[in-house]
Amino acid sequence: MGQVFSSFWLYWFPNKEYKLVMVGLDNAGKTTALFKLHLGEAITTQPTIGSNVEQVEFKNLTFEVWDLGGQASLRPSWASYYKATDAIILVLDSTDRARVRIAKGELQSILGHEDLRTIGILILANKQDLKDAMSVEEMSTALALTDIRDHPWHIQPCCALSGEGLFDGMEWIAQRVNQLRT
Ligand SMILES: Nc1nc2c(ncn2[C@@H]2O[C@H](COP(=O)(O)OP(=O)(O)OP(=O)(O)O)[C@@H](O)[C@H]2O)c(=O)[nH]1
Ligand SMILES: [Mg+2]
Repeated sequence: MGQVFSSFWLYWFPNKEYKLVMVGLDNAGKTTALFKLHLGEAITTQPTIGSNVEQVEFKNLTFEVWDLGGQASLRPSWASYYKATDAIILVLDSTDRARVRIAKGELQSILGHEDLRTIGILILANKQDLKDAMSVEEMSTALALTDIRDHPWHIQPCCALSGEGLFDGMEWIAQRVNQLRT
């Protein structure tokens, strides 16, 4: 009986792959986070030129996760990945006080992009293992997160090298995706 039900379920609701796009300034830790989620391991990275894409399975959900290069010359191309995106992951180096304003500007562009209307935004406050990391409260203030009205958002402290906090962030995305399905 269970098998009949699951065949019926799969027929009507084939396993959808949800698209996530990971952006953020260069050196934020996007590629490290992607491979930690995909392989469970921290890899040695090089600055990304273009993009990486990998599948991530989480809680019976399948995600296609795009990791885009964050260097200044590559940022204008981020928008070409936005169509049909289910959520954005904005990765920040929590020690990068000098560029938090630039990161805020990129966040404003994301919030204003027409392909991302109402899309949820997960902000990963990465590199929390480093002692000069900004707290989540400092980063929320610097990015004016509480002024965001038209997008669900969540800020998650994490360390992409150890993986700490990454799956908590995925949990928020999984909840969003499940809410949209029901
Ligand atoms: N201490 C610490 N270092 C990290 C963490 N995450 C990433 N790094 C390091 O930060 C550097 C940059 O990481 P990447 O993952 O390549 O950064 P990226 O955001 O993909 O950079 P681009 O591809 O240039 O946009 C690497 O030396 C990583 O090992 C973290 O949580 N803690
Ligand atoms: Mg990279």
